[in-house]
Amino acid sequence: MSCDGSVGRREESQTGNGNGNGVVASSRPLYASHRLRLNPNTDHKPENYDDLQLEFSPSVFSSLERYLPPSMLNVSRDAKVQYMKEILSRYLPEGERTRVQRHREYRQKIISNYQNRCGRMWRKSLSLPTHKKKSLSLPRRKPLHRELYTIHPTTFFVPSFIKAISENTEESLRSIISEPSPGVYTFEMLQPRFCELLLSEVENFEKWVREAKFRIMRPNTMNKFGAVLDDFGLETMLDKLMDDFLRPISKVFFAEVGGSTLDSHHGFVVEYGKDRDVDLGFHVDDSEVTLNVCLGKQFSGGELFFRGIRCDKHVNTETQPEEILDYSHVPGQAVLHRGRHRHGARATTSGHRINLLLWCRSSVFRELKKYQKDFSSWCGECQREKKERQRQSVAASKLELFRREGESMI
Ligand SMILES: O=C(O)CCC(=O)C(=O)O
Ligand SMILES: [Fe+2]
Repeated sequence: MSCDGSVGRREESQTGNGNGNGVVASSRPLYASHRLRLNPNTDHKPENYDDLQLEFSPSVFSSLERYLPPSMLNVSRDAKVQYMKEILSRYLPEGERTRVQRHREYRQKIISNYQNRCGRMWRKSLSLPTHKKKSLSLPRRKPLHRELYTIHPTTFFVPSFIKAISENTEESLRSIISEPSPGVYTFEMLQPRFCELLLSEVENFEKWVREAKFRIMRPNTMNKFGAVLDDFGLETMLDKLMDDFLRPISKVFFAEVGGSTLDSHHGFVVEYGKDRDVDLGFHVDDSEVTLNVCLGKQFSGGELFFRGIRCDKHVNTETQPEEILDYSHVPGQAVLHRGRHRHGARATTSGHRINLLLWCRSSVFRELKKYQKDFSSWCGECQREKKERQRQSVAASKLELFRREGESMI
């Protein structure tokens, strides 16, 4: 795969077109003047909203209720919901709300038929009403390995990884991590048994997809194969993986792109081989930090190539020789890099390669980024431009100095 062309942006697949088609445009907010209290009323006991089908999680409404102005605390639950909905709608455009709602329904369909014991908890986090009946028209299948749905460090991770994370010092982390090229970190992470279990769970899920003739959403706009792990019950486990195991590392190595404030993720597997996707074009991820771990099985080819870190403005600029890295995947070995580190995967020429990807995001970083123009703390090209400006200014000062010295000699 050549990487001379322009860099793609690898984005999460989305349900619907997100433009609100088919939805009647809402009238002007009735409550445009609605206000909340600055501090919550901690003595107030909020209502329970679990039985309502809402665009935000019921727990958001319960928490927000404490911020309602005193006059709203004793009105009916419906009136409170309406008031809070109006406030929340200012933060999520119509199209985006429709998309979120569709995705919620999509997951609900999967959960109802590919059941797991996290079902109830999951349903709650999706804010789905408990009375929603399971669909009877699709064949059912149970998860094979329930032990995958909650983190068990000793079953999941190799001892060196657990030790480094529990010591949680820069020194302990550095002792297990290699940096083959600036910004690309590799380390031994997953137990072979865990890789086997996850592969067989994915296979089991895909079998259900085929039996049910269910049209699943692929992980990305650039994949025809692979599956989103968050969609079939692994979201809570992957959240914990990010919180307890990846954030401590990212805090040290990716601080300037929000490494210490990672707060959401997109978790999926990609599959390559003759009858799967073959390679993956040059792109950047929709993440601040990406974890990429090969799960197996037997394959040749499929190397990951890296070509330097870039901000939006510089994403298509030239690669410098020192930014070139080709990395060969090894099952169980993790690669951790910034989402903005340009990369792609070469053709898997034989066998079957499956990788686990976790795109970790920081809402704080994304918010702050809106107000910045200079990304020289992490963008290779911003850095080069900054150095060039400094070089030119030193050269100009020197020239001025020589000129003055020359004048004083005359
Ligand atoms: O196939 C690989 O290892 C690369 C996958 C990747 O970069 C991605 O899914 O964003
Ligand atoms: Fe990627």
